[in-house]
Amino acid sequence: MKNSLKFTKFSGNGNDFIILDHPTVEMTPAFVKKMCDRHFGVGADGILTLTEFAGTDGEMRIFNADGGEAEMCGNGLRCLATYIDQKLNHAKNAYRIKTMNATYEVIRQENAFAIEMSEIKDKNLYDLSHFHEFDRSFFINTGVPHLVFLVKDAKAIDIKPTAARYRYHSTFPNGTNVSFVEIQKDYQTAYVRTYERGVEDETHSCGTGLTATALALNYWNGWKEMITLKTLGGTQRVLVGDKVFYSGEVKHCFSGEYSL
Ligand SMILES: N[C@@H](CCC[C@H](N)C(=O)O)C(=O)O
Repeated sequence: MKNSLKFTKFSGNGNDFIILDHPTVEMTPAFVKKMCDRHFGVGADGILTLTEFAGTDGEMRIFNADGGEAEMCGNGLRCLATYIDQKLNHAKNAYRIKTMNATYEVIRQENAFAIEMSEIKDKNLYDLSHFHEFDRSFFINTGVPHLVFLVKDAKAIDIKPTAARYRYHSTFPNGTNVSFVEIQKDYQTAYVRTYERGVEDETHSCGTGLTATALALNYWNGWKEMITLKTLGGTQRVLVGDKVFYSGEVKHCFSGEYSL
């Protein structure tokens, strides 16, 4: 097809991405928005681009559906590692992928990939004592900024207006993603909903958000080792020990050509 662009679509527990392998187009906000549009484009929470980067298996850039670029994306990284793995015919058990803020190790598990979440900083950097709406709050940057609230009933939250009160709050100079976590009866299990910066809505799952949530549960309640987190997109796991690993499911949805 003339004037078209080859793409692949992947989903990491319902957090869905268009993958552009060595794109020749300019990643302008207008282009990203159009391609991510769920009615006139392919439809996705974001676009991941894959390019070469010396000493790694590739560089990932992540563009949110609103056209802005983010530093890191947990589900995107698992999707891109799966894409690279399929392309290389399952050549390796671990891939090193560079993002804007660091190079991550993504390791093969039984039937998925787990990311070693090596870039964790700014734990409780901001004073949250003026937020009284929920039982507990926690801030951390797990690649991108996250604010986590402990709530009694996550499903009852009217997420867009509630999260918007914090996502743009002056406390957070770069804005923040916002997660709401409700503890479940099962051992070290919680239900999580995340409002994502740049999608400006709830997504089915957010990898950096689930990692932030597991670290919040570790901080508040001492949870450690395997933490099970349920989201709209299914069940995912965060291992909190000397190192932190995030894992979940990945699905190749389809590949195609997008008319430019
Ligand atoms: N969905 C991602 C996070 C993507 C970036 C985020 N929207 C931001 O701009 O901070 C994940 O799985 O981590």
